[in-house]
Amino acid sequence: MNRGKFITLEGGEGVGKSTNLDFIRRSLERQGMSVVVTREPGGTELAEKIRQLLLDNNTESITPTAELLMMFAARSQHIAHVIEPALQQGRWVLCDRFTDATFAYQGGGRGMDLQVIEWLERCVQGDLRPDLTLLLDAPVEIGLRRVRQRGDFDRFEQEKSDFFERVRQSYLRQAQLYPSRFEVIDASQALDQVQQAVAVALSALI
Ligand SMILES: Nc1ncnc2c1ncn2[C@@H]1O[C@H](COP(=O)(O)OP(=O)(O)OP(=O)(O)O)[C@@H](O)[C@H]1O
Ligand SMILES: Cc1cn([C@H]2C[C@H](O)[C@@H](COP(=O)(O)O)O2)c(=O)[nH]c1=O
Repeated sequence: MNRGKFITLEGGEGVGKSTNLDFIRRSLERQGMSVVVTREPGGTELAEKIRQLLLDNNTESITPTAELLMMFAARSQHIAHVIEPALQQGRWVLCDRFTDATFAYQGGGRGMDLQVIEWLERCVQGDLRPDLTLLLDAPVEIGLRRVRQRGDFDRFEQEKSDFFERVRQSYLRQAQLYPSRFEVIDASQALDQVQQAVAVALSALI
């Protein structure tokens, strides 16, 4: 049994990750892949509980260190119970955010030490890295405008624009560091153009 492929979808708030997730799943299934769609933080019962704690904006203030460790605690559960078993069964895993989000949000956004994040990445993931990361990139104000039309904001969405600007620049830095697995897609385009670019990126992996 060939090992499945691990695809992650990344980007700031409102860039269109959820919208494109379903498009990607359908494209892969049309080509005969068995696909597991999942998300971070989350993806298992316990990790979804951690997600609720992280996104709740009516909780006590969460320190950046606690936030970072909660992301990796959820990730450890997710890898052990969902991602790794699926890949071993030859299934393709399509994940809405993964560790690049930690470099972007906790590293860039919160200013946590990148070497500490790298250490946690090695500790929690071993050699596991995505085969392909689609980074949907758009100016911060475009994504925030889309999200804010939705109404209520979670604990991250209520951050200020300069936080999201740092997140965006950190994502772009990750893409420069790992060009062989990243595809940066201009998410400010119309949806059909975004999806054409996504399809081209997927065809290279298939
Ligand atoms: N290319 C696009 N052009 C215009 N609107 C779009 C585009 N892509 C997505 N949208 C719209 O923007 C809104 C946010 O999209 P979506 O929920 O997919 O983003 P997201 O990245 O998953 O958001 P979040 O950061 O909350 O996870 C939705 O209303 C969606 O229909
Ligand atoms: C994996 C991961 C996520 N986050 C943040 C980014 C988002 O604001 C929320 C998740 O909600 P969404 O529906 O996916 O937009 O969590 C983070 O800060 N660090 C991470 O590692």
